[in-house]
Amino acid sequence: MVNHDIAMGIVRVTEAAALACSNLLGRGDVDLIEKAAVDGVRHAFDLLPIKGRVVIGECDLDKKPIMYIGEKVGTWEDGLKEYDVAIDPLDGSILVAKGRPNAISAVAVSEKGRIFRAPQIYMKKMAVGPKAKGCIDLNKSLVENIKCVAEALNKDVEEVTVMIQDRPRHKDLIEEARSVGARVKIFGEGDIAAALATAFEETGVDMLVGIGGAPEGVLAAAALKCLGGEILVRLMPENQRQIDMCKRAGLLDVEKILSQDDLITSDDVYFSATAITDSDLLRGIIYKENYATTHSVVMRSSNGVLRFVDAIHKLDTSLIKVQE
Ligand SMILES: O=P(O)(O)OC[C@H]1O[C@](O)(COP(=O)(O)O)[C@@H](O)[C@@H]1O
Repeated sequence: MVNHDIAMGIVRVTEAAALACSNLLGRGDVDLIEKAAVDGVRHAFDLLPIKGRVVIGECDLDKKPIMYIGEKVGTWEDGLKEYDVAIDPLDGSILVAKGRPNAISAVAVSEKGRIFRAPQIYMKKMAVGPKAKGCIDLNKSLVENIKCVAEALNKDVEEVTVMIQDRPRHKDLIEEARSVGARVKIFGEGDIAAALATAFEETGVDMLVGIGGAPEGVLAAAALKCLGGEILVRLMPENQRQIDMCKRAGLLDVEKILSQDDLITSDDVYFSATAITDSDLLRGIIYKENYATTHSVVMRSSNGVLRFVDAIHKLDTSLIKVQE
């Protein structure tokens, strides 16, 4: 398979996940919605000629066998190259259950052994777009970081927009950002979409800060690596079991600050995201008569190509199975 086909192949994967679960928009059943997204992903991966292995997925095999870590995806024909696959079929399942904005499906693919196998624990994150790369520091306060980002972007501090997830654990961060007069966008779920937005000036988003899922952090790292942005993270194990999980993933110093280059150690990574509901960067799925229009972004770090892909899917002939 030629490499540009991987980019188009993974767009089909995120489109399939997004379409499969958006049909259940607002139905309130998170489990059913997640299952639909996973089914969509699996169906599309069955057509992708790679030897893929899930390294970031829904869970470990022993918990719930859906898109489990270690699962083989792709056609696995002889002669194909092996790849690591990081996948979040649906980032923001509650959002889809409630019909709210910011839900996306995201996939990253890189060479075998090059994607950090992040355990399902929390991670402290700070992300910025290309112009502010190099000026953030997880050891500094948020106020100091906002000031540096403002300088890098040639903005006043009051013009910097910071995305922070609406969680009690972020109360101090929100107060800090407000104390210097920065604009704060508080979002409910979906920090991959929030991280992605920092790399596109037209979104008006400059920074993402907070504590979120480690797997989502790895997917955001893949996107920001392609886009020339930066994400700094520190894993936040809460007990010995979680410390051991980090060590098993190869992170011996769990306090270490990691960047997109530690989370994705190859210079060749692909990333695709398809919006289910509207986000800062991408419009959600639009249904009209017997058609659905999806909006995606797909990119590859090594060739620096980014594509926005709008696709119209005729629903009764689509390969995508839509959950009833
Ligand atoms: O909901 P928590 O436990 O605060 O975790 C934060 C994480 O949850 C999300 O908002 C949504 O993740 P799910 O779709 O897996 O529920 C992520 O984007 C974020 O990293």
